Amino acid sequence: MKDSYLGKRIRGGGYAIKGAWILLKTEPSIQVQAVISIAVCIAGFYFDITKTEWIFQVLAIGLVLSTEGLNSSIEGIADFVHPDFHSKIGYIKDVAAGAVLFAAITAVIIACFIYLPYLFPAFFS
Ligand SMILES: Nc1ncnc2c1ncn2[C@@H]1O[C@H](COP(=O)(O)OP(=O)(O)OP(=O)(O)O)[C@@H](O)[C@H]1O
Repeated sequence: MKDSYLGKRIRGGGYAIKGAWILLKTEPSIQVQAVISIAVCIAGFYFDITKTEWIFQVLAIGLVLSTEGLNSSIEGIADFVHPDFHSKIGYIKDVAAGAVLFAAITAVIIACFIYLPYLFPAFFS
């Protein structure tokens, strides 16, 4: 079982859960995003958003947490392979952070589409 296809997949899932837990425990950027994610979920229940809005909200949360996690991983690799200052490392880290920014802007736009009509119904009726 240990080295079977299924056993390897289960072990891989265990490593992934361990990695997600490490991110939540040690990465301040992920912790901030996780708190924001919980806050928007509370807002979702409060405003009783539709099923479609929940789908977009969950996708936005997943997108931001995933890119933020990958960004942390790229930063970790960069610091490991080249701990000293190097313009290429700066470029790699900036580009990875830029990817997170794209995801965050997407999430903010989705949040505006979902919540502005609930917050300012007069403007959207
Ligand atoms: N080794 C390096 N060489 C060149 N520039 C770097 C290097 N390390 C960091 N930088 C520059 O500083 C920016 C911030 O780097 P980094 O994300 O590692 O620091 P930080 O914001 O303190 O991160 P964290 O708090 O998540 O460790 C990078 O986007 C990059 O522009």
